[in-house]
Amino acid sequence: MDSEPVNVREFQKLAKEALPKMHYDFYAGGAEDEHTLKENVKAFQRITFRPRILIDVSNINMETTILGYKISAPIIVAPTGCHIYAHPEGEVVTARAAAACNTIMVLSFASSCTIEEVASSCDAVRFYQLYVCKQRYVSAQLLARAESKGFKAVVLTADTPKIGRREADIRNKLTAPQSKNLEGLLSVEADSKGGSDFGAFASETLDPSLNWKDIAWLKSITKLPILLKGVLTAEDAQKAVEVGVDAIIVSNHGARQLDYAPASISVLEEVVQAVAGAVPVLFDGGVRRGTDVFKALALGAQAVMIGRPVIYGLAAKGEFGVKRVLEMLKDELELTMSLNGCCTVKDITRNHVRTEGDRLRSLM
Ligand SMILES: Cc1cc2nc3c(=O)[nH]c(=O)nc-3n(C[C@H](O)[C@H](O)[C@H](O)COP(=O)(O)O)c2cc1C
Ligand SMILES: CCCCCCC(=O)C(=O)O
Repeated sequence: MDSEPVNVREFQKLAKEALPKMHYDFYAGGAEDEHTLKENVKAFQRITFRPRILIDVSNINMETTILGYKISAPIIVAPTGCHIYAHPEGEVVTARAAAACNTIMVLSFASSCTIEEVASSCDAVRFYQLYVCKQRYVSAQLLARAESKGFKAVVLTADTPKIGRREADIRNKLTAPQSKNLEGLLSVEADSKGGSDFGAFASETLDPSLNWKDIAWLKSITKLPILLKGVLTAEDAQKAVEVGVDAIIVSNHGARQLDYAPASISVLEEVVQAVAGAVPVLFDGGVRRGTDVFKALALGAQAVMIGRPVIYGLAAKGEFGVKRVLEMLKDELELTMSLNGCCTVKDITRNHVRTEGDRLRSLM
């Protein structure tokens, strides 16, 4: 592409040009038929607005708070692994960009840089994403390191008892990345059995016995607030509130786990209604436009998390690229708020959007 990208999607093309196929496929790919991957984006496109007019929108304020931490807009960086494939300095660069945009970065358990490197790279608010390993002491030690380095919350990813079947990675024979965080704790050598070493390593590492009772275990090893990531049903949302998590993240893991899971945006409202304000609900999956951010907020999310676009920005243009991705989404959100007649994120309501469900109900 000759010209500068004018929207977030155009960073994907640049990333594809910049990266070896194996690494681009790892970032871009989803599970199996990639039905959910496509739906995550398409489901947003089926939601339209109910804009209000003649409202003074000369001052727009997008600021919000997440678990008490003020950020410039309800757009934060999702946990994604292996940033070193996208940039030689990895997550340290992403963290600096998030800090420059005055937002939160969630550092992945599968990060290329160490917890300590990311902690010392910037003074932004950081959350730590945790996978629970069969060797529980490994997870406990990494979480203790994150807590001691000032990470403010733990994001427990609960949709990954086993790794999803990502066929591009299998075809490409993707190898497990070296993890400096795991040095001395866990070997990344794994028997690929003809599949990707990455998949084999993940399957050998992740604890499939993780269950609701383990929230008590997690609480026993940390004082940090717990965000539960991967909730897609009202039933699980209610259970999450019952076991005392501090926030819920509606997510299908960027469609990399269970194919034919619903598009995240299609179940957000169900979860929000089940939670009934007991805890904040965050959202991720398929957010590519400021209009998508607005739609998620209108359906009850407190903030959205951005996965692939951040990596594409990193791969295409380093720290500047990540900043541009976050700024573009912010700029588009600001315009969407103006054109819908909303001056603050609190002004965004359910009445500002019309979903597929609304349309079907109106026909009955
Ligand atoms: C390359 C890649 C790596 C990911 N790694 C993790 C991870 O380590 N932990 C996790 O909880 N989620 C992980 N995710 C899922 C993201 O946190 C997030 O749910 C998803 O990317 C959101 O969808 P989006 O990419 O459409 O924005 C990963 C996603 C991608 C694309
Ligand atoms: C134990 C390591 C698992 C890494 C999974 C990374 C991930 O969530 C993703 O690729 O998606």
